[in-house]
Order: sequence, then C-alpha cells, then structure tokens
Amino acid sequence: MSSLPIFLSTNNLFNAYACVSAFAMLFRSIIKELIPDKLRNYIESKIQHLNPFPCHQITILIEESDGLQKNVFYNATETYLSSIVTPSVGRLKVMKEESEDNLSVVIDKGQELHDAFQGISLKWRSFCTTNARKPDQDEDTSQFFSKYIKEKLQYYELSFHKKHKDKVVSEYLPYIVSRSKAIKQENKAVKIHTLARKFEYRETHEGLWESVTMGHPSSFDTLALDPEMKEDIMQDLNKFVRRKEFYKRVGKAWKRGYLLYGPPGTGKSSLIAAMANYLKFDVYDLELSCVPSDLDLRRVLISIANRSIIVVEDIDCTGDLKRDESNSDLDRFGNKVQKWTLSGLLNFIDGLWSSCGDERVIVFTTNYKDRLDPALLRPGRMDKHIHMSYLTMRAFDVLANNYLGIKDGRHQHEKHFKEIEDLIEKVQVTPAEVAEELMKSDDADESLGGVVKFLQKKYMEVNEAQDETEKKTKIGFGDLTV
Ligand SMILES: Nc1ncnc2c1ncn2[C@@H]1O[C@H](COP(=O)(O)OP(=O)(O)OP(=O)(O)O)[C@@H](O)[C@H]1O
Ligand SMILES: [Mg+2]
Repeated sequence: MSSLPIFLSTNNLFNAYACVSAFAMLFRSIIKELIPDKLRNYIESKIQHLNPFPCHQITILIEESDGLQKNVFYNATETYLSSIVTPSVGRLKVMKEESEDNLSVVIDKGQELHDAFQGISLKWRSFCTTNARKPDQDEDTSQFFSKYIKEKLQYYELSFHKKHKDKVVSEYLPYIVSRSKAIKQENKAVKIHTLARKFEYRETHEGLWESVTMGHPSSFDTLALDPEMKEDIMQDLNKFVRRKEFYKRVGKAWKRGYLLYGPPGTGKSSLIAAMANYLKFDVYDLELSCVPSDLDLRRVLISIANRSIIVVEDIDCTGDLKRDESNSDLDRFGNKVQKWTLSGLLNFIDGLWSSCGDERVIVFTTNYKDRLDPALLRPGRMDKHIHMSYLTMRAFDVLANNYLGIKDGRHQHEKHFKEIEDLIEKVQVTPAEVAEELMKSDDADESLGGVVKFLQKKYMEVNEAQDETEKKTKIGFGDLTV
C-alpha cells in the first residue's frame, strides 16, 4: 500500500512539472504581447519564484562548426579535455596530428567528464548527432555522403550551476583557450627549415623554405656546460618569451640576438638545438651564401614564422661579409647582381625591418670572433655573447652522466675521476673529442681509462710543443750572443 503512492507520486511529479512549465511558457508569451517591458520583467521574476523545480544548471553548447565555418573553440576544447581525461571515462578516441609529437586521447561521444575550476564543478559531455537516413533511390551517393557529413554534428555540452555563469564565461573558457595553446606547443614537433634549392635560381616566390622534423636530441640536460652558464641561458630565454608587454612598452622589437663563439666541437650547434627543443621553436637555418641580394634577404626573413630561431652558422665564413655596396656577383646569365650586404643584414637585426615578426631568436655562430666586422659586435647589436669554451671538469660530469650513466663519478670511479680532474685544466680539449672517447666502450671503467689516456697524450703534446718553443728561443738567444 505504501510503495504504490511513492511510485505514482514520482510520475505525477514530473507530469505536474511539465504542465507548470508549459503553462509558464504560454503565460510568458501572452504577457510579452500585452504588458509593457518593466511590468513584464517584474511578473516574470515572480513566475520564476513560483516554479516548484527551479533549474540551477546552465548548459553551454560548443559545436564543431556553424555549418560553414569551423569553430576553433571546439578544437581548443577537444585539446583541453584530452589533457584532463580520468579513468572514469569509459570510451576514448586516439588521434595524432602530423605536426605533433604525441598522441592525443579524446573522449568519445556520449561520454562524460568532470572538471573543477576555482571551486566550481563543471560537467562535460560529448555528443555526435546524425540525421541518419538511407539515400533515396535516385540520389547520387557522393552527394548523399557530402550531405550526410554536413548533417553530422559534433558538439560538447558544458553544464554548471548558473550562479557561476560570469566566472565560467570570463575566466574558465579563456583558460581553456590558453591551456590548449600551451598543450599544443608542448606536443609540437620542432622543425628545421632550410632555403629551398629553387630559391637560388629565383624560380619561385612561394615555398622559400623546405622543412623536416629536427629530431635533434640535444637538451639543456645533455649539454656539457658549466651549470651557472646553462642556468643563465635558460633564464634569459624564459625572460625573453614572457616579456611581450615589456618589449611593446619600451618600443623594442620582440626578438633576442645571441652570438655563440668558440672553437669547433664545443657545442655551438648543440646549444642551438637545445634552445629550440626547450622553447619548442622551429629553426630556420639561413645559408646566406644562397641569398642573392638584400631584396631577397628581406623576402626570406619576412617569410619566417613567429616563435622561431633564425640561425646563421659560421658568420665569419659567410661570403664577403666585410664588403658592402661593392658586394656584387654575376647571375647565371652573366648579369651583375647586387649581393646581400652586411648593412642589409644589420637592418634586419636592429633597423626598421627588425620589427617584422614577433618572438624571434637570432643566433650567429663563429669559430673566430675576432674576424667579425666590428659593426656586428657593437654593444646592443647581439644581445648576448656566449663563449663556448674547452671542456671543464663540471662539464665533464654531464658527459659522463650522458654517455655512461655515471651520476657521482667521484665516489663510483674515484681514481679515474681524480686523474681526469688533474689533467683537464692543463689541456684544451673539446666536449666533442671527449665524447668520442666516451663512446668507445660501454664499460665505464674502460671508457674512463680511455679518456685518461687521451688527456695524457694531449698533455704530452702540449709539453713537447712548449719544450720546442723554449729550445727555439734559447737558440735565438745563443745566436744573438755569438
Ligand atoms: N657542450 C657540449 N655538450 C654536449 N655535447 C657536445 C658539446 N659540444 C660538443 N658536443 C658533441 O660534439 C658534437 C659536435 O658538437 P657541435 O656540432 O655542437 O659543435 P660546434 O661548436 O657547433 O662545432 P663547429 O664549430 O664545428 O660547428 C655534438 O654532436 C655533440 O655530440
Ligand atoms: Mg656547429
């Protein structure tokens, strides 16, 4: 007797609610026609209070497209949701974009996901609706399928308590956009671009650059540099990328120039790769000898994307850097053509053209800083000069860890590390040379022994060279005194 009324009352309750809602809608449309706005708002607010089941929830729809244009916020939502997927989601879809490193996992249609933002509970649901029907007998199948795709609508529903509407719209939704950008950036595969061969012959004005995935494994962890120097470079890069507003305020183009100088094999190119991997910026390897004129140089530099590293390697060897207006060449038809000039390049670094493009890092490398035109070295031209020097003991620790997995060599391999420490300051060896020795064996002791022998040999060579010079000087004096 007692269970029946409860069952009925639940049913009745819903029926009653439906009736009240229908009546409220009808009543609202009548008063809309007949009653002035102010009075109408008042009556409507009273009706809301009369509603026995006030709806506290609000739902936002995020559709994949409006039928014609793609909704970029839908993509942002998809990326964001894939980063907060929990084990409670029963069905997932896996996708991968060509330009990205990682797989992205998105929730499948009909699935729910819960999120929290500044204490607000949010519920997400994924939907996919299709106007499923069979093609008519006389209907062209290709037309049917293109129509079918248009009629397939994917969307997300976001529900939350209506009192949080303002916060969700003004803070949570923009947060999704910025998070999705950051996630895309983290997953992005860094590319290296080189000037297309065709460019040399001026046959094309499009596709100036060709690119491949860089795949260089160098990182700040694997770079054998003194820790303070590493930290300083990383801090400098961090400061640069977050100072958009600062650059705008002080009226400077948002870019940063680095000059890396030092002997071959000290890690200049490795540092560039580490910077690119750290910032997730593409690298544009600018081979200046392929650039026929200042006009082309401008064209090439303008076509470089933002958030990139422009690299000019071995700038001291790049054509006739010191020649300027007289710098001309013959094209394949024998005509005299003006080549790019140093002033053209400098104009792009800090002249009027420098403000084309945002968030760009420009790196010049050289083995011989003293051979560079003073105009390039002038204070303020390249923001940071980084000396890549011969190997120090602290940098060797990084190599030993990279190549042999030795974390604390002074305890594990005390004898060898002591010998290396004694010798390394007395000779000039590059990280590249020592890395070569460390690759010779998988056995740590054998490898370290090889490094010791290599350093001893270098030390003997230094001593012999010194003896030789001293001998020559003595003979010289002898000759003089005779
Ligand atoms: N500082 C370093 N840290 C880690 N590995 C290094 C370092 N320097 C050199 N190496 C190793 O030596 C190889 C050559 O280094 P890299 O090409 O970066 O030198 P470079 O200074 O650019 O030389 P070059 O002046 O000839 O262009 C690298 O592939 C890397 O294996
Ligand atoms: Mg190099």
